[in-house]
Amino acid sequence: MKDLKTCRQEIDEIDAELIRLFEKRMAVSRDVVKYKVEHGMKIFQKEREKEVINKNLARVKNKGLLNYIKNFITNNMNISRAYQASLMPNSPLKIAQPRREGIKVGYQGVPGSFSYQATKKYFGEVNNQNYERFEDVFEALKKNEIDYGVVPLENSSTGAINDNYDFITQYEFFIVGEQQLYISQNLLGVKGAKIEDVKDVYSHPQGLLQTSKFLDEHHIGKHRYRNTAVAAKFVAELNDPTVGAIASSEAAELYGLDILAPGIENDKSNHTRFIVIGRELEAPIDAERISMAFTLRHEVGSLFEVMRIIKDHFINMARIESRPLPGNPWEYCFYVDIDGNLGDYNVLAALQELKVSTDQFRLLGNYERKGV
Ligand SMILES: O=C(O)C(=O)C[C@]1(C(=O)O)C=C[C@@H](O)C=C1
Repeated sequence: MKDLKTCRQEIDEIDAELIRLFEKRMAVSRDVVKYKVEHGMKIFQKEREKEVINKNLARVKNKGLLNYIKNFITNNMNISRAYQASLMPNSPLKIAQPRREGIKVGYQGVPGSFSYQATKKYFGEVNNQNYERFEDVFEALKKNEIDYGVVPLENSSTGAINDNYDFITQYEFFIVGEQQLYISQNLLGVKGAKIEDVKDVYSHPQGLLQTSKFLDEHHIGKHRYRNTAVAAKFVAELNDPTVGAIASSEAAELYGLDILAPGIENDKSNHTRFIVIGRELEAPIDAERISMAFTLRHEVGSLFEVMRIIKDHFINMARIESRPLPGNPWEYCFYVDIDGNLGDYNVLAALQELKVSTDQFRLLGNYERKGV
């Protein structure tokens, strides 16, 4: 049996040879970039990669090594693609200036709703327009009826608002801002009513979900309504002491209701993240969060590769969400948030590599986070 020292000497010699060949391979890969830029070719060449893998697997003598060698060749090409991405001339991003003067902002719901509060918190006193459905806000932005829209994207206790994730992709808009809001839910009733009088409440399903403990303890029946503030309006019109609403204190004031029980949410750290959407990419100097969306090839390690790129550029990944791709069963669109600014060198390099390593890549925005 060979001793360890001899084995290690042999490995050192082989590694020296591998490094020499690897450098040679990377030099050719660099030449390929020039060709690709001149001929408008994509870095990732699926068919060529298949060909390289098959050609090399056919050369393997020890069939027990097939999987390892497939891995080795695939990794070589991953590294080669990352190198090519780093050499690509930076495609200049079209970045628009944030606008605050003479603008109109759209939100879903009625005055007093949480989206309305988020709009006011983010923009201050601003010309605003409410819409019935989330999609109406997206449509209004598309038709230039409004300059920005405000929609909820995620609640800290009940999770993502999936429709809005899908709409961002569908309408190809950008995220230009984020406003977090502490969501405090209240039991509202008609003037003079007491908690014991209330037998039924109306609210948005999220409002009912977020106050389920209080409602169950008080044996109050839950009824779904389009929106928390619209529910408050409905209850005020009904003028029945046995019927209440779960909504904000603003809604109570707006529709002349009493707050029968304040702060009845199950989770006292109940926050909602609202996003501000726009037609153009904006990247203010103090933007600290980047959102992106991409699809991946169904290949071993494709999501791992995305995470590796983010980690290798010393970037914190703040969030990942996946949504099914309509019309493509079992295929997904991934939404990833990272910390950083489009002016940071490591961020730009990582984005270049991510574009190459994913299938359909879209930068969704670089924005400031308020209320965090
Ligand atoms: O053949 C090419 O087009 C290359 O860029 C080379 C290479 C490789 O490293 O082998 C790299 C990326 C492509 O996806 C395919 C192959």
